[in-house]
This record gives sequence, C-alpha cells and structure tokens, in this order.
Amino acid sequence: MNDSSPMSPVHGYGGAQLSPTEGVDDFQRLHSPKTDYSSICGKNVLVSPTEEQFELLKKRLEERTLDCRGETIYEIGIGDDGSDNGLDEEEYSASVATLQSLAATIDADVVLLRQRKVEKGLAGQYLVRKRVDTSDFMEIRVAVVGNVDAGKSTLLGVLTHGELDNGRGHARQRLFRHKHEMETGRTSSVGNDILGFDSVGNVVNKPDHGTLDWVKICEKSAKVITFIDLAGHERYLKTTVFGMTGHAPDFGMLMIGANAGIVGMTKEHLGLALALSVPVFVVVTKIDMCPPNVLQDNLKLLFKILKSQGCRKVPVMVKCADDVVLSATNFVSQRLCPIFQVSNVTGDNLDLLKMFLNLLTTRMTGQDNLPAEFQIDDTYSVPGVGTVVSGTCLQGLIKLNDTLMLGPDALGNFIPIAVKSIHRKRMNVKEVRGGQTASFALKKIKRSQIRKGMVMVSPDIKPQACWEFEGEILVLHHPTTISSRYQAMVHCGSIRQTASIINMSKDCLRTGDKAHVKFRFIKHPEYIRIGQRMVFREGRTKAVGNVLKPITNSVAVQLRAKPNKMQARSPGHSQGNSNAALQNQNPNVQASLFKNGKQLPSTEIEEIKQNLEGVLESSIDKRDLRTAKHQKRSSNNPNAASASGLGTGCSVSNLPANISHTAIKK
Ligand SMILES: Nc1nc2c(ncn2[C@@H]2O[C@H](COP(=O)(O)OP(=O)(O)OP(=O)(O)O)[C@@H](O)[C@H]2O)c(=O)[nH]1
Repeated sequence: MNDSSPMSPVHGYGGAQLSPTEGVDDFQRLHSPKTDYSSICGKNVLVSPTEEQFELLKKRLEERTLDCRGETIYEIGIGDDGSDNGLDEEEYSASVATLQSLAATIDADVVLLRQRKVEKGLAGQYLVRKRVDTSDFMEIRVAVVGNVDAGKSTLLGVLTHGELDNGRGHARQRLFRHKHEMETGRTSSVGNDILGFDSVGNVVNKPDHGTLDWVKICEKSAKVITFIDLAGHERYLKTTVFGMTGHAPDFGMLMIGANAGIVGMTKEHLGLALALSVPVFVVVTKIDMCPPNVLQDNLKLLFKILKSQGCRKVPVMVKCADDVVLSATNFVSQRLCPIFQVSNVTGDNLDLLKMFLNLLTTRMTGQDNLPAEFQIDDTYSVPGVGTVVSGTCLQGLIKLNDTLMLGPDALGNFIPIAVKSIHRKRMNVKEVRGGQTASFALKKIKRSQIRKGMVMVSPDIKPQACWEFEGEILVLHHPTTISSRYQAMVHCGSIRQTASIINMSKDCLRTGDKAHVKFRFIKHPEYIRIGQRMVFREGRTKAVGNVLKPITNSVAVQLRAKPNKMQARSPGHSQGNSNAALQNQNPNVQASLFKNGKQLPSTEIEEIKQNLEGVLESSIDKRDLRTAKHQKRSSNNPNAASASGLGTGCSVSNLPANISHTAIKK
C-alpha cells in the first residue's frame, strides 16, 4: 500500500531516524514476511469493510502505531492514485465510524485534524493515538536555540506553566537553575522542561503553586515534549553544542526576537542544527512589541537565509490549524521549515505552536530487539541512592537489573554494571527503549569513575574503545588554514573531547573544503560508531561531518597531552612532557618509566618500549617533531628519514631507535 492510500499515514510522517539506527528498521521491514494489503487500498474500504478487510485494517493500524511509538495519522477519502479523491458525506461518516471502531480495538483515540473539500466530496486527516498508559509515554526532544534575549526561557515558561509573561522576565523565573541565571536573566546550562499531551491532544501540565510535578505529568501523558533549553550567549556555545549533540534532539526550535531579527548566534545555531541534520522550525517571538515594518524586514531576511544554498529549506508561515497539520505531517522530510509568529505576552498563536508540538513524532523508531545502547550525558551522586547516570537510549530495550557494559575508562576498558533502578522524567519505570531518555541508578560504582561521553551497551555488542577514528569533514569556517596536528574539540553524541588531526586527504583545509581526516583523542579513548554526526570546533572555527571508521585495534598512547602543574614539577618532566604523557595514559607504563620519582636510565626505557611493541602507538607533538628533526640533521642518520612520518602517528616500535628515544627523553 502506498502512502497516499486511504488507510495509510500521511507521506513522510514518522519516517526518518537518527544515524545510529538508520537503515536497520528498513532492512528488517524489507526482509520480514510482508502482509498483502492490496485488498484495503481503495478509498471506499472504510465505508463498509468485510470481516477479512477489517482484520487487515486493524493489523495495518497496529503496525503503524507501533512504528511511530503509539500514534499515526490517517487520511480518509483519498484514493491510491490521487485522481479519484473524496467521499460523499454518508460514505465519509461511515469511514470515520469504521476508523473509530478500529482504533477502539487497539485502545486508541481518534481526533480530527483537518477536513477539506476535494474534487468528489470530503477528505480528512485523523490522529489515532493510543490511550494513556500510566507507565509509558512517547517522548519527543526539542532543542531550543536562538540568540540571547530571543525569549527562549520565557516561551518555555509560558508553555509549560500555562501563564503568560509580563514582558519583564516573569515567566522565565521558574526555569532558571542557578543563582547567577536569576540575577542576569541568562541561561547558562542545559535545562529540561516538559510539556505533556493526553491522547486527544490536551496539555496536561497543571502547576501547583508554580511547581510542576513531573511524575503526574508523565502519568497523564500519551506524549511528552522535552525541551532542551540551551543558552543563547556566545560564551556558553560549548554547552549549547553539547546540548545539540549529546542530548540527541529530535527537532530544533530556533527562536528569533521579532524586533532584533537574525542577530548574534542565530545563524550559528541554525548552522549547527543543519550540520547535525536536526529538522528545525522557527518561532518568532515578541510580535506584540515589534513595529510591522521591522517585522516584515526581519521575516524577509529569514526567508532569504532559509532558502539560500547553505540551508535549502522551504519556509512555510504557519497561520492556521490547516497549516499546522500540513507542516507537522511533512516536517521530518527536513526540507520544510515551519515558521510561527507568537507573543509570550498576549498569547498570540501559541495555540498553533502547541498543536504543532502535539503532532511531532519521534525520529528514533529503533526496534526493541536490537542490542541496547545508552549514551551518558550527565552523572550524579544521589544521597541514599548512589551513583546515577542520565542519558539517551539510542537503540534496543534496557530493563531493570539488566547488566550492561559501561565504558570506556581511561584504558579503553568496559566493565559490567547492573541497572538498579530506572527513572524516566523522575518517574520510576521498569524499562527504557530506543529514543527515550532515562536515568539509571548503578550498583557498585563511584561517580568519579564515570564521565559524560561514556556509554552503557549490551554485552552482545562487544564494545571497543578507540583513540583514533577516521571521519569525513566539511570546514564551515576557519580564518586561515587547517593542517595536520591542528587540535580542536570533537563533539560526537555526548562525547566532548579535544582531538588532533593526525593526517588528512589534503595538505591543508580552508573554509568550504571537504576532506577525509584521521583524528586522535588527546585525553582518553572513546566509544564511537560509524555514521555518527560530529562537530569539530574551536572558537569560531567549525567543521562538521560523519564518523567513517573508529580505529579500535590499537590502544594508542598519546605523547601530546599538556603537562599539568604536577607533572611540570616532577623530575621526569624537567626532561620533557612525553614521559609524563605516557604516564598519564597508561598505568602499566606509569609504573615503569619512573622509579622513586626518578627517571629510569634510557636503556631500561628502551627495554620497556620493546616490551610494549605492537601494543602502543604514539604521536609526537610539534616540539618532539622538531627535536626529532634536529636529531636527524645533527646525527645525519639515514634511518632517521622515516621521522617525516611522525606527524601521521607512527608507533613507538616503528621509530628508529634514536628518534623515539630522543622524543621520549625530550
Ligand atoms: N513583549 C514581549 N516580551 C517578551 C516576549 N518573550 C520574551 N520577552 C521578554 O524578553 C526578555 C528575554 O527573554 P528570555 O526568555 O530570558 O530570553 P532567552 O532567549 O531565554 O535568553 P537567554 O536565556 O539569555 O538565552 C524577558 O524580559 C522577557 O520577558 C514576548 O513575546 N513579548
């Protein structure tokens, strides 16, 4: 059955997935035995279906709701080929009645979204959503971005607390998490706010004296929107990038103040969402206080930017309920960019925005039978509970008391760990599945052993950490050129670590260049997956791309870690930072290179080096390289010619003895 058939979801709804699970569902669907739905293709099938057709219709409905985590949108009165559209009033009512009985069999409600006159009568779109299950709900994550003062926190305050703003920051007060945020009115951290909808699309948030009870909201909701409130100020860009990558948002809500227009970080945030393939919708706030000509000029510029080559979006101004349905049902296609104009003070168009949020559907629809993967974005130590980690389940199903592999630690190891309890939005649950965020209380582990960027995965995955990985990047901005050894922060999922370029397919990269690049993390190994989106940035320098290949077969030792003060004072460090870095990275080496605070004689170091042959890889920083080159020149040793390969990360064992030795000594 194709998408335009009378009993099929609207085209594009619920289709796209995030990269980690991309393709898996489709593959399984294509290869599982298919049911033949050809007998329920006609636009009249709902008018009076036979028993057999009814069963097929029910099966189809169940499949579709399962696919979209509990809901789907149906079209009534649209023929397969699109040429014979519409039903007369009687047929239409009979079809709606059939849809309602079908929905009742799967414990779902039916809500009319949009009805219209077509060539031969009526056609309509209906939302079929499973009724509330007090222990489960669909979760959609929306990252809220935009320049400082665009009204992000205010809008979230108004949406989640149901009270309008006074134009002087009243509504945002409840959302601030830090004293300095209260004082300055600026968001600095990644915050979460939730908005719950029941099965018929009503908002369930009911603040009690200004406070929201998350558990109550979740119990009453069929769908919960989690807003990831990000900082607008440039100073907090690192945190904002982390929010966009680490919290795996389904959508981005770009906020623009009507009077200020596209200023400051607006373009930066839009570019970030585009780079991470997060579909974006725009909310223009403060329309109550903006002169019409300024608003028009700013909207004109917004349209121009969205349509430009870099964005290639189709902007759609949402002015009525029909526009909402059309844009929500076609939104995941990523081309469409719905634009709302709202006021947090007068409440103008907030209904349309709420309706749109109610219709958004998750982009992660992974299957439960895939091996579980959970990325950690925060850690806590909760009195009486112990160590708690929060994050997003990227795929699979995690149940209470499951044992998962947690890691990688500084040595790249994963350890088995049991899940003691699971919370979703502060609600105690027994399981969490792909696309949902959760917090786990863990057994027998200290908070200090866990960091953001670690993962918890099913032992079936046999996870491996990597120091190095290959990626394909596009440089969005760099004032001059990027060459080998350039270091910047890699953001990839919840990983946030400086990495250096060890080699690349071009000599140097300028703004707009694409290249195949090999990266090396400088502090510790990480768990990354093929196809993950990544951002590589330092200040305003920015490159985006994909992970092509984690290099998991070697535990590379880094010789370029910055010496910390302790190391600088250590006797070994007075002879160079390389040994200190070796110490940092590998306790096996740590024990051996220094004894009683004194560096071992070079012969012994050489011996250790040989023992580690085939295991350790090293990179040598600029200073080491210079020293190596200097040594090469002064000794005029023909073997030293291979030192030119140092920049690409030779292994210690491959280096000519004098050079590796010198590098270690230096
Ligand atoms: N008149 C009017 N004022 C608004 C509206 N929305 C927000 N404001 C005011 O704009 C100011 C800034 O709003 P915030 O919500 O703090 O802006 P923000 O985007 O969250 O700023 P950061 O947290 O620093 O990124 C506050 O004083 C709000 O009261 C609106 O629709 N109309």
